[in-house]
Amino acid sequence: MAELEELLQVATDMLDRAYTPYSHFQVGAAAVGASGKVYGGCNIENAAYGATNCAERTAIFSGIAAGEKRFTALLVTGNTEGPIAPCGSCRQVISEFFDQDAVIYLTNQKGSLAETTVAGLLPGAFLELK
Ligand SMILES: O=c1ccn([C@H]2C[C@H](O)[C@@H](CO)O2)c(=O)[nH]1
Ligand SMILES: [Zn+2]
Repeated sequence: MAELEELLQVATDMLDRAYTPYSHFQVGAAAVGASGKVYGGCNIENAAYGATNCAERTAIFSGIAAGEKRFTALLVTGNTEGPIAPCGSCRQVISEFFDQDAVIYLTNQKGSLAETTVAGLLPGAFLELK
């Protein structure tokens, strides 16, 4: 539970850092590295929309750049009605760096919480190295 509250705080703090001049839809994420360190991420948009980086991938890539190899948990939040749902690209990237049974918390800013796993997000993921 302590982990959940800390991750929600980190991800919520990230909402203000989101760069969203196109969608005005802010997303925050917090990924726990195998070292135990927590990495925050926000979505970062681009005039070429396809170059946008989602909050989940920003958090994971920040951890990788800091030296993490694997992650144990991820929380995502946004101003959605219900728990936010990661896009397909993020589901694939999450599958690459988390164990299949790692916990994923999908939340919003109104207290919604859905708990799932990596396998729950993307059953049958393509993983060339596994
Ligand atoms: O789980 C999600 C869903 C969407 N977005 C971003 C991408 C884009 O900047 C904006 C609208 O899709 O929200 C995320 O960062 N994570
Ligand atoms: Zn995404």
